[in-house]
Amino acid sequence: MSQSQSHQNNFISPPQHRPRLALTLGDPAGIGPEVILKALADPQISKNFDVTVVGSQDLLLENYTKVLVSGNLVPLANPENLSILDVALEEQIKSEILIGTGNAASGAASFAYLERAIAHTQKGEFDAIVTAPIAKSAWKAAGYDYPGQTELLAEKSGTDRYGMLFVARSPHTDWTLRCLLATTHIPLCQVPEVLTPELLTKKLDLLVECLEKDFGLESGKIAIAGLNPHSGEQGQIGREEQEKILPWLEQERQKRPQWRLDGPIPPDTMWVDPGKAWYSGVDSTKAADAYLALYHDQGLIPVKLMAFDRAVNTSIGLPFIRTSPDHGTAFNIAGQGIADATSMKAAIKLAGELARVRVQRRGGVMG
Ligand SMILES: NC(=O)C1=CN([C@@H]2O[C@H](COP(=O)(O)OP(=O)(O)OC[C@H]3O[C@@H](n4cnc5c(N)ncnc54)[C@H](O)[C@@H]3O)[C@@H](O)[C@H]2O)C=CC1
Ligand SMILES: NCC(=O)COP(=O)(O)O
Repeated sequence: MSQSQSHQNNFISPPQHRPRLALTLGDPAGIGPEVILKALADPQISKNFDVTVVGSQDLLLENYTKVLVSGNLVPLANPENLSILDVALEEQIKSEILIGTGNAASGAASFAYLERAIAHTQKGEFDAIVTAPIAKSAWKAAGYDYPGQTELLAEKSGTDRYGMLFVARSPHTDWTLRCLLATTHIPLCQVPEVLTPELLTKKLDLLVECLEKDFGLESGKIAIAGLNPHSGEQGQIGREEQEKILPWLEQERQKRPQWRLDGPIPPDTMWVDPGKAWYSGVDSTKAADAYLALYHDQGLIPVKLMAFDRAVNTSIGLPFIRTSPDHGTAFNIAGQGIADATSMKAAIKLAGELARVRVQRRGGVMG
């Protein structure tokens, strides 16, 4: 059977199909293709999920060959055996793609893959999108000015209500870390201004909806970070906590009594309890069900310290499921056979689990 035939067959799904996942190749010059080939060699993934790679078949093959001869010791899926939705690219663009270097051509390619995956998902052909990493700078060089993939996904979905949630299950204790970023890809100096009570409410609403619907929690604890050192030390080191966050939190507590909202927690110590829950399980009841970080690095430094190899970037609020590994394109190691695919595997598994939960909530069953 040809690749395109095998892809088309995915669309005639039996009533109880396995989760159908569109897996975008990401930037073809980065480690996306390699972590995809490593993840799809895992029988737990090939058995449980119906995965279609959305990208360029020949670029995937080129990456496969390069990784094979690199001395890589980890099993790799052979692209010949995968279902691939081959996205046509101009020859000129293809010829300029160089593994290890992000540029306008690799940005144009990764943008086209994501657009294509979204279009097919919106037609109902996939239950979820899993994206390999792209480089925002390569998108910009190609003429696409987006802060990241999340914003393109939101724009194509016609929504401005979405959030970036990181989810990771501890390999030491099985505890689940969830961290939503209130703001994402903006300069640090803009954070205090962007962080309005309206924005915080939008993000908290999304987080609670997601905990209830996707993770089955009806109540629990959410920890909300302060912005300034020591949460402002009662206004002595910044006034955002006193003037904005505390009054906002008071209102939110009235609105949702089933959720305990702790905050604003001094940002340095907020991560002590989740750290213990992650590594040892000691006092894990003190850890929250989810954390709301006010800016990118406030959340992602601790998340990546604990879970760089396995955290999953999950877009919440979209009409479909989207997950992604937490790492980037890692051009510095692309094609060398040393990229770790654990986070990609976790992203695929979480997308599949979330798809099953959504079908169950509608009274259905997924295989
Ligand atoms: N989901 C996405 O599309 C994401 C994209 N990015 C983009 O990636 C590009 C590079 O970003 P960086 O900040 O350098 O982060 P990065 O995650 O690509 O790399 C940081 C360091 O971690 C290493 N690394 C990353 N993933 C690895 C893996 N799976 N196995 C082994 N080592 C790994 C890299 O070699 C590098 O030393 C940027 O353009 C950024 O915008 C960054 C994060 C997420
Ligand atoms: N730091 C997270 C990140 O860069 C992912 O962005 P996106 O491309 O998923 O929007």
